[in-house]
Amino acid sequence: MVTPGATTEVGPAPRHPGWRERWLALRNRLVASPGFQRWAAGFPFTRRIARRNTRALFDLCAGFVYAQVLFACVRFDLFGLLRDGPLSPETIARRLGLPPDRGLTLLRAAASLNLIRRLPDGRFALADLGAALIGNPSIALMIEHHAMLYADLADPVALLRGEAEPTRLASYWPYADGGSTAPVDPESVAAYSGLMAASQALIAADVLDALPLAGRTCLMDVGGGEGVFLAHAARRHPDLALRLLDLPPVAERAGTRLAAEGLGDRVCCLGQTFLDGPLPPGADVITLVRVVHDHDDASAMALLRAAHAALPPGGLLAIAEPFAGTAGAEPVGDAYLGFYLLAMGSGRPRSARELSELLVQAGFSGIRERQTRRPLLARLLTAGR
Ligand SMILES: CC(C)=CCC/C(C)=C/CC/C(C)=C/C=C/C(C)=C/C=C/C=C(C)/C=C/C=C(C)/C=C/C=C(C)/C=C/CC(C)(C)O
Ligand SMILES: C[S@@+](CC[C@H](N)C(=O)[O-])C[C@H]1O[C@@H](n2cnc3c(N)ncnc32)[C@H](O)[C@@H]1O
Repeated sequence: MVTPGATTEVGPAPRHPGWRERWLALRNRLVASPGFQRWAAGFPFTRRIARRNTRALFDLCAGFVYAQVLFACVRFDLFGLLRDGPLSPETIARRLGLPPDRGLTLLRAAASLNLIRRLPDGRFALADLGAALIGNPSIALMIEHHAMLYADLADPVALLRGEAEPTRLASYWPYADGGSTAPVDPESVAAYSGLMAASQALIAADVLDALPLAGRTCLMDVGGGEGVFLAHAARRHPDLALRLLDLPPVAERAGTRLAAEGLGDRVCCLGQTFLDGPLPPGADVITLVRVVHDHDDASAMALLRAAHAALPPGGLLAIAEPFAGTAGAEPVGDAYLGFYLLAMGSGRPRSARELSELLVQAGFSGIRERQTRRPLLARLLTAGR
């Protein structure tokens, strides 16, 4: 249960003001000292912590290299190649069109990152992470998409100072706040909507597992993209009326996709913006899946207020997206999504508490977090009208 406004992120005041700060300063001086670092790396009781910290810092330094190894594996379709079973390094290098020594460099790097593994006979096979990628082709699309993000992050200081514009991501997501007000052109819509439609496979089932829809009659998915989330909902809830609302060119693509899936009669697609004017009434559930984090507070609030006005008393609003401050996945919301949205030029990742506060301000009550299977990918808050 998330109780808006009832908790604070700052812990209780220390019992001895000043004592904690003095201890932290001493600790930081010690940890910063190369002599202490060397001693701690050898002393039996601190050795493990010292090695763990050395490794953690090294991984942060090398993160881009690891990501590029993954990118090369995806570009070469290495995991697809190993799908049917292990292969020798020579065969793999030949199939990838690489000289044997460079092929081996890639294979060793991928094995060190647990994407593939080397068998005792010298052949290489898929490991858990490589196999998981095969089962989720949209992750490979995201990895390819990251080329754009990393180009925007080439000078993160300039990006933070607002001196790096225009960014590639701002043009890729033309609806971003501060972006063009011209109608979104069909070509850019096709690019981002396709990426979203593919990656919806990672979250739709998790969100629907957690979303209480019993007794509801009509669900409207606002910012519903090409309708993949609604297609999942349609199959699970045969009696639920379904509506999708998105910008006109996206709603049109949704109509075409849903018709091709035989769901043309189940889902009504509405092409309009959710930022100017009211949302159509009639739905007793509104879902916002990966929508609120795209928008700055003023636009997010306008959207939540519009959802509140469109719902009947007793209606339910659901927000599903990655949150800031997710336990065990803090860098996903705060570092990855934070910098992604910074490059996009719009929105921010919000914690459950920040979203709850926005929901209360917009007039909602009974705010609850519903547990999802993989909170790293999407968490779910519901709120009552
Ligand atoms: C006995 C056996 C067989 C095994 C025992 C061991 C065991 C249990 C192994 C587990 C194997 C397993 C099931 C692994 C599963 C792994 C999975 C499902 C991994 C999933 C990974 C998902 C990833 C990496 C997702 C990445 C998503 C990204 C990068 C999303 C980016 C989203 C963006 C950019 C969205 C943009 C939209 C905007 C603009 C923010 O609104
Ligand atoms: C990140 S995508 C998420 C799409 C889909 N809900 C999903 O999770 O796959 C955000 C969606 O919001 C839509 N959107 C953005 N601004 C909008 C606006 N002002 N009015 C209507 N839809 C908008 C975009 O066109 C896009 O389809």
